[in-house]
Amino acid sequence: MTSSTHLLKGATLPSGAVADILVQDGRIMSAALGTSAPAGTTVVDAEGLVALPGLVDLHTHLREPGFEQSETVLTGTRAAAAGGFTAVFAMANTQPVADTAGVVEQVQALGRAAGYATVRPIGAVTVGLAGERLSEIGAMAQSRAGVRVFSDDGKCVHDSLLMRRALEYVKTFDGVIAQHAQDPRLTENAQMNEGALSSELGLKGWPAVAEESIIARDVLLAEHVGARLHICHLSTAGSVDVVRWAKARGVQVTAEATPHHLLLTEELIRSYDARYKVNPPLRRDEDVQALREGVADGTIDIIATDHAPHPRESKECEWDAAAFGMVGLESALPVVQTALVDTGLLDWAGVARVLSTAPARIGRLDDHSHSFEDGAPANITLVDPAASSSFALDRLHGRSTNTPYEGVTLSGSVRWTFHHGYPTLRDGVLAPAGDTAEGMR
Ligand SMILES: NC(=O)N[C@@H](CC(=O)O)C(=O)O
Ligand SMILES: [Zn+2]
Ligand SMILES: [Zn+2]
Repeated sequence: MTSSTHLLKGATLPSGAVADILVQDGRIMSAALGTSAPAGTTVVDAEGLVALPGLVDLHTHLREPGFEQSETVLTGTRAAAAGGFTAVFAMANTQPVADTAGVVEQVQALGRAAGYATVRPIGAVTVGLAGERLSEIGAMAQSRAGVRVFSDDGKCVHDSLLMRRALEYVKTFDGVIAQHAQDPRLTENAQMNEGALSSELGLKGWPAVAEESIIARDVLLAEHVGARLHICHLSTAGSVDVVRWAKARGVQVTAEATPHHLLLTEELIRSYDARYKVNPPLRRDEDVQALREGVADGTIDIIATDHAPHPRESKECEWDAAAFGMVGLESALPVVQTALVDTGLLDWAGVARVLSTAPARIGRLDDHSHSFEDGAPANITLVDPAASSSFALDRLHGRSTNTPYEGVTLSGSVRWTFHHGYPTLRDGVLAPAGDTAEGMR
């Protein structure tokens, strides 16, 4: 391992200013033009590259413990580093479920041992994600993992009283409930967005109101309790409207959209290719447009990948039998550039906000830092915005390959990722395993 000194020469900061960024001992020593480098410094030619604060994913499925054939903490954080992420929040739907201090501490320790990114476990809201009893929220919050985000993701916390109690509980330590908003009764056996196309294809529909009605209920509960609420993967125009309304009322609600809901529509399902099967489902073009506008006007605070690895056999089967989910860590930045930057809806300062500073703030990732100020922890992602290529499977570094983007032309390419000063990705090449652990803190 070596946390040697790096000089990122001529990088463009999110503000548009050009800087030479000196990274030493895990920190940013200077980000001014004309910074001189001490002897032994590795100089990175960053001319034409955009320097972003290290990307933070508030919604990643790492699958360990229990589903290691799909992903492990090591393989998932390698995918994260390749995608420019320096921190990921690991969802709780593992086996066993992350509903105790023991499991969240285990996941965090696996992240430390792997060394590719900071891993912050998310705790389950209810025992076993069963939606019946609250899990040991306090013990997880007070554990070494210091959990601040709680979610039954994959399942909706449907019981209103449990949701109220969960909000009351996390309020006591400034935590947040991240809701997978999906009325289970309105979506029984649902397979795709409900509408003309689901009738045409003969697949059971998933109505927009199943998502919107839960969001409406939960923003009112959050207002009543005075607690923080986060809505996972918004997928409909109506959901954006409800969140916009709630924010105007002053409700402490934050919202996320995934890259795939910002680029893809249900039309892809005409192929019956289960790579396009995801929860919530791909929606209509009007929904994609509304989500993009929601990101542009700040109604949607963050973009999170919902990286959901599944083994080949769970995807290469009939639509009805296939698993829901897509991998997303390596494609996130290119999709965001393609859908939002190239279309003029977001500038790079906006990208830094939705993919780094805002998710870090929502998850209370206090030690991560996302500024280019002297002395800040050196979590930095260097992007080549001029790159454009057909997305190929060799860009994936996790254990599963269920991406919807194979063969799709996307712009932007992550070249370097620095995690606390340690280069986990070097000009597009991942640092060797085993090298990383000591390099990180
Ligand atoms: N998004 C998905 O389609 N699947 C997720 C669960 C979830 O995020 O709801 C998974 O764990 O596979
Ligand atoms: Zn979900
Ligand atoms: Zn998820």
